[in-house]
Parts: sequence; C-alpha cells; structure tokens
Amino acid sequence: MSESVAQPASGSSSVVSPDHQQRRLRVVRGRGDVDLEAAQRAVTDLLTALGRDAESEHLADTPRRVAHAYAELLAPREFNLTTFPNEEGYDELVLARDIPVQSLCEHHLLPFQGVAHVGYLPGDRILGLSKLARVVELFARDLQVQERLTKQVADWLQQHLEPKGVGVVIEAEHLCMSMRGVQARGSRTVTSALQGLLREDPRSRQEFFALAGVHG
Ligand SMILES: Nc1nc2c(ncn2[C@@H]2O[C@H](COP(=O)(O)OP(=O)(O)OP(=O)(O)O)[C@@H](O)[C@H]2O)c(=O)[nH]1
Ligand SMILES: [Zn+2]
Repeated sequence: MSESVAQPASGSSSVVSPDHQQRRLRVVRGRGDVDLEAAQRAVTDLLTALGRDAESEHLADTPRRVAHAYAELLAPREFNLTTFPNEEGYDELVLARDIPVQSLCEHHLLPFQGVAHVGYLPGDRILGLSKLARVVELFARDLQVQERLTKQVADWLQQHLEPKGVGVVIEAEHLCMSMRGVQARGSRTVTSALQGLLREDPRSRQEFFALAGVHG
C-alpha cells in the first residue's frame, strides 16, 4: 500500500507501487482559498444593495453564515482513491447508480442537483466503490456547468484508474431554470461523457446506458 499527496492544481498525483497490492492515492483538490472576511463584507454589501438593512438583528449574522456556506460548498472533502488488483479478471461493467450530486451553477450561483450514474469497465485494477461518489463530489463542489462536471469526472477516472472504459451520466434540476427565469419546474437536464470502450464499442455503450437507465 502506498499513499501520496495530490498536486493542488490537477487534484491528483501518480502513485507507483507493486501491482498485487492495494493502492491509495490521497486526493486533495486545491483551489484558490475562500477569503472568508472578504466574502462576508461582500455579502453585507449585497444585502445593502438589495435594499435590506444588513445591520438589523435578523440579518446581522447572515454575512458570516453565507460566507461559510459558500466556502463549504466549494471545498470537496479529501479522500483516498483506493484501488485493488483485479485478480479475478472481472471484465464486466461496474456501475454506481443514483449517486447524489449537488453543485452550483456558475452563471447564477444557484444550486443544481440530481443524480449521477458512474460506471467503468475494469482493467488491471478495481476501485473502492465509494470512490465513484467521492470523485463526483471532487468536481461538484465548484462553480460549474453540468457538461464540464460530467466530463471532468469521466476524464479523471480514465486518467487515474486506467480502466478499459468509463461512462458518466448526470441528471439534474437547475434552480436557475426552475425557481426563476423560464420557471421550468421539474425539468431535468441529462448529460453524458464516455471514454475508452464505452465510447468506441457500440455494445458496451448500449449496455452502459441500459444499466444507467438512460436510452443511448
Ligand atoms: N449549458 C449549460 N447552461 C447552463 C447551466 N446552468 C445554467 N445554464 C444556463 O446559462 C444560461 C445563461 O444565460 P443568460 O441569457 O446569460 O442568463 P439569463 O438571462 O439569466 O437567462 P435565463 O435563465 O433564460 O433567464 C441560461 O440559459 C441558463 O439556463 C449548465 O450547467 N449548462
Ligand atoms: Zn444558472
């Protein structure tokens, strides 16, 4: 077993250890730190600009709460990307369905939320199952568009797990589309990103979309 600390910019780093062992890659997503005091001042200004009395008893603590809430929403938790040798040569799809996703739309700073279905065709290694949800969170806790989030999860898994293929589907409702603007309540946006055999081989692709519950 080995462990290494990820490079902040890429959110990961490579690990070298014998192939018959469990491997661990420490994943730390580095981003510009949130300046809590500046964020707090900005929320006070926003409340004032919205015609509210930021000094009132009710709102006095709101800037601090909002600043901390955004800091939390933009900071993925650290985790170990634990992989195991694929000693049995398992070569069918592994798919985690209905992984909860919540992120912030970079256009309106409003949440979008829904589920992700993440699958891969194992190569030499298999992944600790919880890690598929961890990788979704790694990129979801950011200012995002759904297409980029979907592709980042697929690309990252392809790069770090080196499976024969990866597929990611995200279905999400954007509050900027349901609470305001067009007010299309209940409308869900579906995005997908495929890599390797799931992209190239029509049968694998079809099987992935069938297991994910999406018509491909
Ligand atoms: N492609 C994509 N668009 C998104 C996502 N989240 C929000 N948007 C869209 O970003 C667009 C921003 O368009 P603008 O016309 O600049 O913003 P707006 O005037 O608030 O648009 P409306 O929402 O139509 O009122 C809107 O159409 C949003 O629905 C996303 O994850 N992916
Ligand atoms: Zn939006």
